Amino acid sequence: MSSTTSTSFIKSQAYGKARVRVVRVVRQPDGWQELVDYSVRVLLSGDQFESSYTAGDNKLVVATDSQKNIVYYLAKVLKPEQVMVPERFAAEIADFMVKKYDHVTAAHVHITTRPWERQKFAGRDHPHSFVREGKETRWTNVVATKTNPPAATSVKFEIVSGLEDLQILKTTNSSFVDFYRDEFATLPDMADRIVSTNVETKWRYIFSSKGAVEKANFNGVYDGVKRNTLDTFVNDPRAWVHASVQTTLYIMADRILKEFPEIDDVYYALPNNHVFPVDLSPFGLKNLQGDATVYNPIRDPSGYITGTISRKSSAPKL
Ligand SMILES: O=c1[nH]c(=O)c2[nH]c(=O)[nH]c2[nH]1
Repeated sequence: MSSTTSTSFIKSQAYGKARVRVVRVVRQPDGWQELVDYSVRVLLSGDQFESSYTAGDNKLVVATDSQKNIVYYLAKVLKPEQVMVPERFAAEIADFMVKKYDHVTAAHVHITTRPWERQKFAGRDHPHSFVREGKETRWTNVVATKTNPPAATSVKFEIVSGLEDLQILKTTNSSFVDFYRDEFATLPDMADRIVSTNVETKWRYIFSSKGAVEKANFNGVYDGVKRNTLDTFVNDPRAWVHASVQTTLYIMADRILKEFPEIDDVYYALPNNHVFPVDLSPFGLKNLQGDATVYNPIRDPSGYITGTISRKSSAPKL
């Protein structure tokens, strides 16, 4: 039911706390320590919050401050394996919210994590010191929804995980030829070129219960998505033969869907960060096509190639 005034009604609403910064450390008795560094956003939704928007009624409003406190409380009381994987922690927070509050019908938890790499000295992993490399950002978004509200006996979880800003470049084995030619086509065929992108990708799972979430190998899928992305870009000959960012995108996603049956679909956005050879012919120097060694990386504009690739039959429900 939607609250109405004479002209308006609430189409959707969700509220909560964003950018809750949490670092959780796990300390082993032998001195080995692990750490995760998260930024968490929690949003709650349910029809009974409508009067807080339309009638100034706060009676059922769980303060965003309380939501922030719950994030820290759970970071402390949960077991390491429930916190140290972002999807698991997000699912725990979302599950807690829908079970604790009858009037919450769905909880949306988004976690962004920037990985700290363990430092190495003389080839040995240091037990408790870390360095932040210029790595990609990992994130997840978990929506826990009661299937029979207000009872929390049955809760389904839709999890979309992703990575962004994985910057990659190769100096050969990419081409772009035989494209549509008309009066606007000024780009020459490029039989060999530098190709450079900042990979953004996300993939989707659906779980019918929290037990299924607990069995999933989120870190394994994350590592596999990254491995297939890099390996396709560098090593998959199909990405050189058909040689466009579009083809590379499709092969990346297709490989991921083949390897991970638990994923329903994969989205990529691959900016084509152009790095063009400089025309040095005014100076009597050959620097185009096969002679190119000096390039101008163009900041703006970039190409921007996107696609969502889905499996023909949907993934087995978990
Ligand atoms: O891989 C590419 N795909 C395109 O669609 C395109 N368009 C363009 O100018 N360069 C490229 N490269």
